[in-house]
Amino acid sequence: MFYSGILLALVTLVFVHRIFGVGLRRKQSRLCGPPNESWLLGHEARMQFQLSAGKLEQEWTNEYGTAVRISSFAGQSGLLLSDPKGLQYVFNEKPYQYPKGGDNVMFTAALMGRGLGVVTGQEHQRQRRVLNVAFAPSMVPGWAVIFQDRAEKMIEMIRTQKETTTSTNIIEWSTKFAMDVLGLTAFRHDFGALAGTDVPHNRELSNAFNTASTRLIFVDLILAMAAIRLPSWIIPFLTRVPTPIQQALRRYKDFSYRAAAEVMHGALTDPKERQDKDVLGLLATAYHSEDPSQKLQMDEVLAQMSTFLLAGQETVANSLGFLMYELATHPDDQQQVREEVQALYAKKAGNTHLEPRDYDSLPYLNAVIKECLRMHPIAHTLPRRVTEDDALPLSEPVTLEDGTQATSVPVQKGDRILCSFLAYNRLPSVWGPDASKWNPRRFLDGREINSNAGMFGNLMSFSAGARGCIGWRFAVLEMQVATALMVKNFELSPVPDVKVKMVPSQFLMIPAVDGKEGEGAQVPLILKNID
Ligand code: HEM
Repeated sequence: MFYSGILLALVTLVFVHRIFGVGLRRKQSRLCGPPNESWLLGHEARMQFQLSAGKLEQEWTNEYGTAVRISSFAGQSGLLLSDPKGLQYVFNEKPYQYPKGGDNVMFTAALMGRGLGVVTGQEHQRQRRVLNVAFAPSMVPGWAVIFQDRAEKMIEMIRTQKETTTSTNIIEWSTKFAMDVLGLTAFRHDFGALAGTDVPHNRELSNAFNTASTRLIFVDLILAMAAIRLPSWIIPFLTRVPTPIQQALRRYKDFSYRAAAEVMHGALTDPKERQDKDVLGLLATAYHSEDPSQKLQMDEVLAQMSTFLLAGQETVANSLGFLMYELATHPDDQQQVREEVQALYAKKAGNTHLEPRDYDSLPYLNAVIKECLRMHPIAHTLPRRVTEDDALPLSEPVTLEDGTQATSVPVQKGDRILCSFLAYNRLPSVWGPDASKWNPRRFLDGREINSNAGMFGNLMSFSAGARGCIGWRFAVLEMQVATALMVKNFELSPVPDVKVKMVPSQFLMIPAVDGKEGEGAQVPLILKNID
């Protein structure tokens, strides 16, 4: 009854807004695309409820091209985009003219508050200016020591746990590893997750993600529809509707704000603690700043901790999970990485503390990392909103309904663009005829990659432009260190009859076991010690 009332009210609001707002506009219909099945839900429900993340988007791209007409909620036009030039235009050239979709803002705001991942325009530029310093290339060498120390701890703990179990859930350890390194490097705080300390905040984060991937209900779709179609001031009200997902997101946010207040207390009160250029030092300095272009309010400061723990923990932990699974199922690639790492350690003659440039010098290690990010982009599809009528340039012509070809796509204010990074990352025109298959050698065999989109390896996995991933260097080094130590210490093989797949979790994906998607993220592998 409660949900029916909300549902009716929101649908009515959207309908009224559509009629008096943007309703009687010309519709963008000349592009080809799948037939619409529902005026109310368009293709959104099918995409949200699919069992494999990004699969439909990829199928439609294969069938109709890199710019596909789709339908969004309540008759709204939508564009599914994977074209390299089109994505460059949206993310690099006009990031604020194409802000995040209202549904994405609703989801992330409920989780993280007014942090870097949520705010837009000048507010975003101000926060990004403050925080960019902590992720500059000059900071990278300082991270390596912490990453190695924590990766060694992870290996030690896995070895101990392995004595009593037949398989190891990689996600359990990659999550703890990612949390501890983030705590130490960004906030000078040891969460002690690898050492076995119970971190309730961490539990809430997994719970929020798992709830988002398994408890989506119809009302969540209606909320998403309202967030996309109604003015943005309504979003805070929508996040108060107590669906299981909204409740789990809010609980995570409350936990992380409390943890942030505790962790940040010292730096906020003691000027000496503000001297370092890490996230903690920069946030505390910005809070005390009197320069409006550098000033952050307390809620913005607290929001950054949940932002970084969310953006920098699950992403790395799940990417590492996918990578370990790929190495387990491609033993030749695993062996090649191992030989590279062993040769490097032999050259270093027992000096186990490697420099970032040592990891960069291992071609096969870096090729498997890129290939994993290509095949499994954790943010597989990002929604964007059109704020002005415009035309998106395309690098690949698309065939229109009347059979003619177009090299640009007109978009109108209010349209929705779903940017499929998964489809882009697998375009044969960019990556070659084997684009849909795992093949790390593509990065080494001298072939041309026909795109310069993205921040790393021509991939869109870290997005691009002013809102691209601030932590991409951090993530790549983390993956280099953890992968090198895992293959040096263990032979990884899959558990018989267990298949890991990409399961959607709102705009992200998690690695989950086929048939056990409801159990959330897990990558069980058999590990054999290498002495
Ligand atoms: C493999 C690991 C990672 C992947 C695949 C990844 C991917 C992404 C993507 C696709 C975005 C754009 C999201 C959007 O526009 O909606 C993003 C943004 C962001 N990432 Fe990452 N990320 C990773 C690791 C990290 C790490 C380690 C950190 C921090 C230490 C981090 C911090 C952030 C932040 C704060 C943003 C928001 C940036 C902004 O809006 O200005 N990420 N990331």
